[in-house]
Amino acid sequence: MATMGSLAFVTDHTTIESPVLLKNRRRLKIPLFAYYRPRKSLLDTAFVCCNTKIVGSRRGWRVKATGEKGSGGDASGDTDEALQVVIEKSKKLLAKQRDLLQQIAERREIIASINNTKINSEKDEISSEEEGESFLELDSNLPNDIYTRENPSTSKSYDIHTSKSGFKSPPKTYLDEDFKNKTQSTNSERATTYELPPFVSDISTTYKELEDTNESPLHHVEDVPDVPIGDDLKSPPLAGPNVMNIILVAAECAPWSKTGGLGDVAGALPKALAKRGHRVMVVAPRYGNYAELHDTGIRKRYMVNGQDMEVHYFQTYIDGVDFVFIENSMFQNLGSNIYSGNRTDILRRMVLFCKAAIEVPWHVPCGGICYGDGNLVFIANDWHTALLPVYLKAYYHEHGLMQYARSVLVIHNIAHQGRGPVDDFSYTDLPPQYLNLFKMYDPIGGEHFNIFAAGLKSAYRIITVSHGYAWELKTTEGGQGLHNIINEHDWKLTGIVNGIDKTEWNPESDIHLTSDNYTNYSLQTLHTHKPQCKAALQHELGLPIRADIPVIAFIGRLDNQKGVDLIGEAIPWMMDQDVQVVMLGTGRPELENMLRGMEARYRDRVRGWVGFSVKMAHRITAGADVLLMPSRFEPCGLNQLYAMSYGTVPVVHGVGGLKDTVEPFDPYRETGLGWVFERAETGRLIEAVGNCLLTYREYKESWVGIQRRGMMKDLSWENAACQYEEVLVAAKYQW
Ligand SMILES: Nc1ncnc2c1ncn2[C@@H]1O[C@H](COP(=O)(O)OP(=O)(O)O[C@H]2O[C@H](CO)[C@@H](O)[C@H](O)[C@H]2O)[C@@H](O)[C@H]1O
Repeated sequence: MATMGSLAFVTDHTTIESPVLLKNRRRLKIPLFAYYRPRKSLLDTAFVCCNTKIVGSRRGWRVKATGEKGSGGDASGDTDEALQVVIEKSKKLLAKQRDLLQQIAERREIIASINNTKINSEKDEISSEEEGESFLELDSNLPNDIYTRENPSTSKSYDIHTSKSGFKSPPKTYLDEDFKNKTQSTNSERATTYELPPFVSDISTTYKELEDTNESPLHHVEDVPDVPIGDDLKSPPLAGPNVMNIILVAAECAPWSKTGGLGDVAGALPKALAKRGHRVMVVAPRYGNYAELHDTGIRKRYMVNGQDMEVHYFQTYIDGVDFVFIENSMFQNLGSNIYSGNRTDILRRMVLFCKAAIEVPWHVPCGGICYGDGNLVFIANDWHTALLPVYLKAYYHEHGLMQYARSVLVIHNIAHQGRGPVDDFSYTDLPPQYLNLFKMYDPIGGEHFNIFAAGLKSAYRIITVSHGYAWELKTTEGGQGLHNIINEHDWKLTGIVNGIDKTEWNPESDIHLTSDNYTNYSLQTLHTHKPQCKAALQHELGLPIRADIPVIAFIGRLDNQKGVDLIGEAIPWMMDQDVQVVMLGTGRPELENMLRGMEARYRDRVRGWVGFSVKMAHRITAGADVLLMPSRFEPCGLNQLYAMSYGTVPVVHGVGGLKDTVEPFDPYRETGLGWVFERAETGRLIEAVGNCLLTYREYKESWVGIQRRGMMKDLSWENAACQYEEVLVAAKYQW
């Protein structure tokens, strides 16, 4: 084996010594490099440093050629040259190694200082409790290396490298103006004697209430006497140094509450963010008695329109995400109709929800430790939670509180804006100078109050759920009255296409396909098992069981947005095409009646299921051949993504996220994922469905190609989560 080829076999003569590393390795009985796992390439380089001795000294590292040969080595004339190359590589390696050691040292220092603070903090707690005052705030310098935890409801042990020392107990005060210029670790020292603003909840009560329930918010934390660096330190997070605390706040969250795509996103995106190493929480209202939750015992009171209201916080931990639910009688008993009630009912609910959600990182210990506000980004969603960015600024930042917390607002649908008469402003309990944020004028509504407008202006960043929709939002038609604001804030707008939750929506493991003759399927079994699902669907819906007849489906809210009326107009034409049509949806009464009418008229070929059934949505997606989405606008659209991953071919109006995600089928190049028509008109829909049916019937190979490409497309949340992270980081560093 010649020269550099010999690199493959020598590790025997490589010694990497660092006094710190070796000492710790011996003490903790861990192998070299287990402290922090560098990338594989780095390790490879480390172990191929043949004939090289790397020696750590007080002054640093040295690389020394030993001149020894590895077993089987070959002393050719190239040795010097090879040695030089190796030395250069070793130098690079050592530089990286030094960085790692530096990180270890820093981490140790942090943890040591936390342990010290813990002692001081406990002393402070005792003294402030004596004065009848306590204040919970997470030290913003707490490390974020909480890579793994167990569900607090099932276990009380946590693999975290921090302790309850993260809490400080300054008096009921808020921080002075100088705050911005100081490091967060000095915040408590700099606390002054100002009174808390009246709208901020009485933080001092948290401990007392927990004492009443004999429960400490820290009861899950095991004391960590020694710094647990070593084997139990997991691989570094994908997010690297960007790891942060993220709290997604939404009016609905699947599987507990869902009326549409917002619920899906709130249930899935956080899991993908958590996988990247962030500490992630979802906060949603508790509309029902959800089985998985436990009562944290935390109670808080907030004023809403002059009424004092108490909220209870419930919590669970699933798939790496903390889910916190806020309970109040206003949320309870809404059943599945979570947006029911009149305008001011909903407004009052959302005011309370946003007020209670924003303080969750202060009050609700998840896994024993509150998130704190030091390294925190809130993700608010749609108008329901668009008050959160406003409150964050008005209630907290302006009073020196939560100075490092940021908010990002996601637009899932601009059509719903939280509009009302200007007098509605009084419900927000904001100082009068904030009215201008909400005041809007348009030719239809005249002067009015608009929550989405205020949220867009106040958020540090704005995300919407596709690139196409990001563009449309800036147009008069797409922005639905908010286009000027969106244009003004264009610099903070990013389009990120939604993903799909592969644990929920995966034909290989879909739990709704395991009974009633449905079956799971994959690319390999597409040709046999998907037809079985089709037959099961036809059977379940009482339609003739025919393999050769195309089943065309629609699933969604029955709303003007979704273009369901276009399907209604196209139905007579479709009935001449020998197809079966299956529609599932709820919404506008006239459209629900349209579904019922179509079924009554074409009983042997049409099913119009009026209702909300997650199980049927899955089964239809699996059993149908074609999915129609003639939406007039569609910010992203999830059903076409689900359809493609189930080998069901979408026919969509080329708008917003539909245009971004469904590449039109090109019969010449055999590329594309479905059919895309240019205008939301019945004629265009008919033309696209006609071409689709022709391919289905006459060009079977092309059809299977479309199905397979859809199933193979990476539609997972991982990619989107990575893009979210970039936006969250941008928000975090924005003042
Ligand atoms: N009757 C029914 N029974 C069972 N399930 C039903 C149902 N009606 C709808 N669903 C389900 O609700 C979800 C709807 O998601 P969409 O993204 O298509 O629409 P929606 O307009 O609600 O969401 C908004 O937010 C999402 C998320 O960002 C954007 O994708 C979208 O463009 C935007 O309009 C899907 O999971 C669908 O299966």
